[in-house]
Amino acid sequence: MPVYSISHVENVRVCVVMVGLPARGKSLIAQKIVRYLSWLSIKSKCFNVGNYRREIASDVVVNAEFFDPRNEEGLKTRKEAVNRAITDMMNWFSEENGVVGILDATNSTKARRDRILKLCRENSIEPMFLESYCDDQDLILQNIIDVKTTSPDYIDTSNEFATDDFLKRISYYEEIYETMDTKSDSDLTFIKLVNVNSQIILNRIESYLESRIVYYVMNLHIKPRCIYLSRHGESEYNLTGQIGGDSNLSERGWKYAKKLPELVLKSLGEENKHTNLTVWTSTLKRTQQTSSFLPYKRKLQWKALDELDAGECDGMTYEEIEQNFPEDFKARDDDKYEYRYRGGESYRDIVIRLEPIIMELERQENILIITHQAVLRCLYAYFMNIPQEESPWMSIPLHTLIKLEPRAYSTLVSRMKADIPAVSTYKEKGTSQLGEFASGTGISKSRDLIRDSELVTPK
Ligand SMILES: Nc1ncnc2c1ncn2[C@@H]1O[C@H](COP(=O)(O)OP(=O)(O)OP(=O)(O)O)[C@@H](O)[C@H]1O
Repeated sequence: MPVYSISHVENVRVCVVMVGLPARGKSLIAQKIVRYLSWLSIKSKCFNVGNYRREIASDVVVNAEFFDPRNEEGLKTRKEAVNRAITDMMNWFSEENGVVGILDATNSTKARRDRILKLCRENSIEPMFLESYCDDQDLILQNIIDVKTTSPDYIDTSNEFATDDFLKRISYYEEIYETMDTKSDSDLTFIKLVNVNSQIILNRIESYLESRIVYYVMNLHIKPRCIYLSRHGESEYNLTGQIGGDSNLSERGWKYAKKLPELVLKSLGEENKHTNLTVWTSTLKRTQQTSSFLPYKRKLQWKALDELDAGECDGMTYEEIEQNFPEDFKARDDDKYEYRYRGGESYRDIVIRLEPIIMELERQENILIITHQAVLRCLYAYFMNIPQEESPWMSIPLHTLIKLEPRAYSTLVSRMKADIPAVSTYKEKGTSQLGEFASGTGISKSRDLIRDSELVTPK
């Protein structure tokens, strides 16, 4: 039976038109929406007009004067950049069956927005405007320091020059900027974020897909934080090579549980050692046992964090599955993301049940999640934008703490190994044997994804 995701339920295509002055987080929001929707299998793409402009005018020195509305040469180049971005986006909708296209530009005048509106309507694409309005001067300055001073526009300049020049660029845009409001734009679908999310104005949000985007965007915040991920300690089932079940930790698993508080403290570092983490576990014994020595008061159990349900294969080893259900064994290797165990789940099923977890993670600050291999792969795939065909094959070793630090356009990853031996539960494609080198093929690219992150050695 086909498994449907939102994009198949409705035959809707949405163009999200970003609106806002420079340094208001438009690109960050646009990229996050694309990552979130792609993780949910909704085909999405961002078209950043700044990148087109840099391509067209690669030999032009771009300083604030380039953005003066009276600079005809600058205007011409910027117009061409917008035109190219819009053309590529429209082609992507029609030729590649795109579902959500995001036009990432300032789109600061009503006339510009009307033009895009018309084009969308002519092509049966729903236009949805997403404005980030911000008049908090401290935040704007901080944004400039955080991301604009390192922009490709300011490669050979000092931070002071870049900051002053960018402020001047903003002032040119301010001369022509027309914000959106519920009176003059009453017939448009739009969401307006005021000073991040201290106020949110919604107008004519109609389709399900639009409301999903709105709900996601409403939950975003930009406070610095870190997210820790760990598998449970080695379990008794891990020792026997059985999957699923609700077994206890092995002796080595308990050692990891006892060492985990120390690992977390080391990873937080001296200056953040008093950071209060909230611990999330699944409802299964092995994750709760792993969390039992952590000194944090808030510990929550989530059913959604339970391991992939292997249905009729629960409690079997991979060898037993290969013997008893050879066709299923092969089908799973052929398409691990989509394969659903008899009476159990697929990776896609996990992603669907993890969606509320992702939403809550976006809302929260510092969290430590102790869960299971398949669930961790899906969570990691969301933060690191790992494609579906690779994520189920990632190696996530036992007794290793992973730290994620979301940044403006990326997520920093570091790993800390506990130095407590554990079996490998990794199964390579085409074999029922467990272990990193089971098939003798060496380390595959997808398997390497987490290994590539920085390894921090506990001192
Ligand atoms: N809703 C928001 N309001 C204000 N700032 C935000 C918001 N969301 C994210 N930010 C911050 O904005 C910065 C990222 O700026 P970004 O490059 O995305 O801005 P932009 O509006 O796309 O700028 P430009 O028009 O120059 O491309 C980050 O420092 C981020 O923390």
